[in-house]
Amino acid sequence: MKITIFGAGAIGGYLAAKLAIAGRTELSIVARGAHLDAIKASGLRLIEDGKETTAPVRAAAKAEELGEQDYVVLALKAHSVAPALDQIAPLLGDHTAVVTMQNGVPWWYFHKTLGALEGTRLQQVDPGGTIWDRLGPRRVIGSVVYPAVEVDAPGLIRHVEGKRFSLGEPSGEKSERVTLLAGEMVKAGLQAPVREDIRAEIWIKLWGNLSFNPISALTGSTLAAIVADEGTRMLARAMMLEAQAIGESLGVRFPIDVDRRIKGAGDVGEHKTSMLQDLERGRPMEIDALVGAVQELGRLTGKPTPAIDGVLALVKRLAVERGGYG
Ligand SMILES: NC(=O)C1=CN([C@@H]2O[C@H](COP(=O)(O)OP(=O)(O)OC[C@H]3O[C@@H](n4cnc5c(N)ncnc54)[C@H](OP(=O)(O)O)[C@@H]3O)[C@@H](O)[C@H]2O)C=CC1
Ligand SMILES: CC(C)(CO)C(=O)C(=O)O
Repeated sequence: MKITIFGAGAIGGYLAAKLAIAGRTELSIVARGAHLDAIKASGLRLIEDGKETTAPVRAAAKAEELGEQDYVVLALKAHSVAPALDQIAPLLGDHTAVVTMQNGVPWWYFHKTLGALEGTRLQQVDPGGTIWDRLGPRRVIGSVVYPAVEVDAPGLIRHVEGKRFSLGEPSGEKSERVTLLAGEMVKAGLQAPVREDIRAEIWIKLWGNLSFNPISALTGSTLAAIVADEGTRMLARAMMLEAQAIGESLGVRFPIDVDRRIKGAGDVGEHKTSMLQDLERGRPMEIDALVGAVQELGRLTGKPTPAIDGVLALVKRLAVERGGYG
């Protein structure tokens, strides 16, 4: 099985290291810059459970070096996918599946929904519909990524916690391609449940990301602090209820209520969201995929989003001022 992980940063690097150490697949990565140089020189290093391991991965600067794959895992930030389309193309044959590992609303959301919005291209995550047109949603295996991982230095990945990558076909089918991939991930020591309704799980993760992430970037607060403060907790709750109304109008069933989701986020503790971490490191924030796309879904479904609109306007302004608008 030929797998290439395109964008082997924190999440892609972790998955690549686990699959490479298991040694059962023909595993490659496409990376760039000092990270690529370090991996080529010394292998991909992973710190997990206090132990460092070096994973033997084939690392390339250009996809042409690797050719057509059975699976391409896109482990880029959401705003990095469209600019990378030309570089991804050489990896794609007729049969190649593409696994999308971005947080937020996925660009393929309206593929195989069979609803009134079937085929809609979401401009916030896929401006002009170019990802849809060039990658093609028929290739897609969706995912929800739970591990917390960081890149500590070029070539060095540090796993913090979590091993679950939920997978699912947009159609909900338990296809051979998703089952085979999940099997390899499990043999590599990960959890890879195959979901019949991956969108419902996307919404549960998104619920936290669309509210806590921008509030944390705006305030510099951890998850625990946002939940402890009544004002920010109620703002997050208002955003989440707006999002729930949108999701439900699209047929999504939320298996837990908003207060349980808020409690879950608070229980994570003194953790800085990825958006706050990106802001502090001067990196582009995933505003469009995590927040802007939910506002767009609100417009498409005719659901009001006053709290989301306000927070989105503020965090975009912050990003423009800091030069970090992805
Ligand atoms: N990290 C985490 O704990 C979690 C992340 N996620 C989600 O996973 C996704 C990936 O995040 P994360 O792994 O943290 O991001 P990272 O920035 O760590 O990794 C992305 C990698 O892709 C590289 N890249 C970008 N464009 C290209 C290109 N054209 N060619 C080659 N390499 C490229 C980046 O390189 P460069 O650094 O040079 O830009 C970087 O190494 C995001 O949507 C995030 O929200 C979800 C759950 C947890
Ligand atoms: C920590 C958490 C769950 C915040 O919602 C997250 O996914 C992120 O930081 O992006």
